[in-house]
Parts: sequence; C-alpha cells; structure tokens
Amino acid sequence: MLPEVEAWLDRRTSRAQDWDAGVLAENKRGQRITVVLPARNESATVGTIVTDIRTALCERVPLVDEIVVIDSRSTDNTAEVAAQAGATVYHQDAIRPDLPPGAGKGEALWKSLFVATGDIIVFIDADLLSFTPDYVSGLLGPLITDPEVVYVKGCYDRPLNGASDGTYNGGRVTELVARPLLNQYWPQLAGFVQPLAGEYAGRADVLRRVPFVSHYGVELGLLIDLLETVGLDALAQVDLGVREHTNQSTPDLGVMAAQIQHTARNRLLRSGRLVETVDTSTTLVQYVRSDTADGTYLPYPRETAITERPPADSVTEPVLT
Ligand SMILES: O=c1ccn([C@@H]2O[C@H](COP(=O)(O)OP(=O)(O)O)[C@@H](O)[C@H]2O)c(=O)[nH]1
Ligand SMILES: O=C(O)[C@@H](COP(=O)(O)O)O[C@H]1O[C@H](CO)[C@@H](O)[C@H](O)[C@H]1O
Repeated sequence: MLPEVEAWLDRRTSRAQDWDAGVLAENKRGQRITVVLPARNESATVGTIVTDIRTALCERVPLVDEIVVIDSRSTDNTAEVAAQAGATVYHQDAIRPDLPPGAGKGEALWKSLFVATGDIIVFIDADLLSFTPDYVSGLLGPLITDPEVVYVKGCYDRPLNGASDGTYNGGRVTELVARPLLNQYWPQLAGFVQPLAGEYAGRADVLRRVPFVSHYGVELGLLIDLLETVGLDALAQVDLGVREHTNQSTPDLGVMAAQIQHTARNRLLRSGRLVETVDTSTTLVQYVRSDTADGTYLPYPRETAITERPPADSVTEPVLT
C-alpha cells in the first residue's frame, strides 16, 4: 500500500458513531442538506428509508432539509410510496426533458443535481434492508466539520442474501472487479474499503463539476474523477457498520461488472495510459438453459455499453419556447 494511502486511511477514516446528528445540526452553518435516493422498483423498501430519515433527521433533529427520490423508470408504485412517506419525488425523464434521454443509476443521480437544493447532497440507495439514520449523519460528519473534505464514502460489512453466520460475501463486483482494477491502475484509491458503496455524500458545487457515468459505472467514475480533480486528501470514508440490501443475481452483476470495466477502460484511454488497436465489444453473451426437452444452452446477449453525462455546470439552461 502506498505510504500516502496509509496516512490517508489514518487521517480520513472515521465511524458513524463519531458524529452526533444533533451536534452536526447545530454546526451546519446555514448549509442546506439534501438526501437523494435513486429508486427503480423499490416500493418494498423506499418508504421505510424515507420515513426513518424524515422522523429522525428532519423532525427530531433539523439536520436534513430535503429528501428527494428520483423515480428511475419504475414499473411499480415506488413514486407513490416515496411521496406518501414524505419525499419529494421526481421522475428521472421529467428532469431536463430538453436533453437527450439517459439511462441507469448514473442518470438518476446526475438528474438529481438539477433538482436538489442542498449545498451538500447525500446519496442513499433505496433498496437497503439495514438502513439507519446514522448512515446519513455519519456521511455528513466530515463534510460539516471539515471544509477541506468534499466527498465522503460509506464503508461497511456486507452480508450476502441476508447471511447471519458472520460471513460477508456481498460486494461481489467490488471484490472481483473494482478493487483489483483500482489497486492496479489507481492505487491512491486502494484505501477505500467499499469503493462501489451506494451511500456517499459530496458538496453539490463539486459534484456539479464532474461527469456522471451512466448505469452502474457512476460510482467508479466519480471516485476516479474526484481523485483527479480534488486530490485524495479531499476525500474521506466513514464506517457505517453493516449494510444489507436487495442483492441482484450473479448474472445481472455480470452486466454491472462489464459496465465498470468499460468505465475503467474509458478513463485509461482518456488519460493515455491505454491504447487500443482493435475495437472492444460491449455485448456480453451469457447463457440460459432452454426449457426444451434437450435442455440446450441458449446464448443470452446483454448490452453493457456506458455513456457519460458532462458536468452539470457545463449544461446550458433549457431554451424556453
Ligand atoms: O436504472 C437504475 C438502476 C438502479 N437504480 C437504483 O440505484 C440503487 C442501486 O441499484 P441496485 O440495487 O440495482 O444495485 P446493487 O445495490 O444491487 O449493486 C437502488 O436504489 C436502485 O433502485 C436506479 O435508480 N436506476
Ligand atoms: O459492490 C458491489 O459489488 C455491488 C453488488 O453488491 P452485492 O454483491 O449484491 O452485495 O453493489 C454496489 O455496486 C453498484 C455499482 O457501483 C452500486 O451502484 C451499488 O449501490 C452498490 O450496492
């Protein structure tokens, strides 16, 4: 591990219990806080998370000023459940409809930058099964107390599929793809325990100055781009304990892994560290067994291409017609 990363780990890692929500609320210094939940078909969990944030961090303690749910083309009643719980809900495609449509989680997060009013934005996944309000207060701790910190990622133990035997086999794409890539090509980021964590927070003005990768490339893209724009010491991480969420299937994480690999490749090409002599395919061919008598395998092609939204600040205002 690089000596600067060892020093960073010591200097920029804290724990959720180190940060008291009431004390943070007293020290906001007029900064507005928005919590954003990107949500695609999360009606089973989004309401509880919004309710917990609202009651603990808006009503009991005036730490959070706004709760936004970005409905990301849900086909269930996510929007209604979130609104009923007290969130302000925006449909992803209804934000800046003048722009060509984007897709995936990265699009939902980028679009939130056009509607969130906070000086600090906290991103929380909407599929969490272990959410507690100190996920939010923990992430806010370094940002409210240290003006030199601009971005904070959560870290935690990650049981897989509700395992209660003390095993932490979650974070499959983190362990099999993202962590190896970061250690190989961006060793300054090797101190992040959960580089793909879906719970993180940043200063809105900084978030508006970096691109957002579409789909599931967004977390890796943000980490790499923020390292390059603000430097390692402006980044921090907070130990949130344990995190359980609705785990996707392993084949679906194969698509996520490919998107993350394309994100890393895109940044290596952009920086000139990688030169490609042949085109790279973005089609991932998986296999499913047919339900015919012979049960042969059928190819199941999945598209894994990523796109990228430019920094929100660089997008011109909509032309009013
Ligand atoms: O197109 C998408 C895909 C995902 N999400 C949300 O992003 C978060 C993380 O996505 P997911 O749970 O699918 O990823 P995982 O946590 O399994 O890696 C969840 O709140 C999703 O509802 C979204 O808003 N739009
Ligand atoms: O960390 C990971 O490997 C993936 C999948 O986690 P699991 O194997 O389902 O626990 O989950 C994260 O990655 C996504 C891509 O960056 C994020 O968008 C998710 O919020 C995060 O849960």
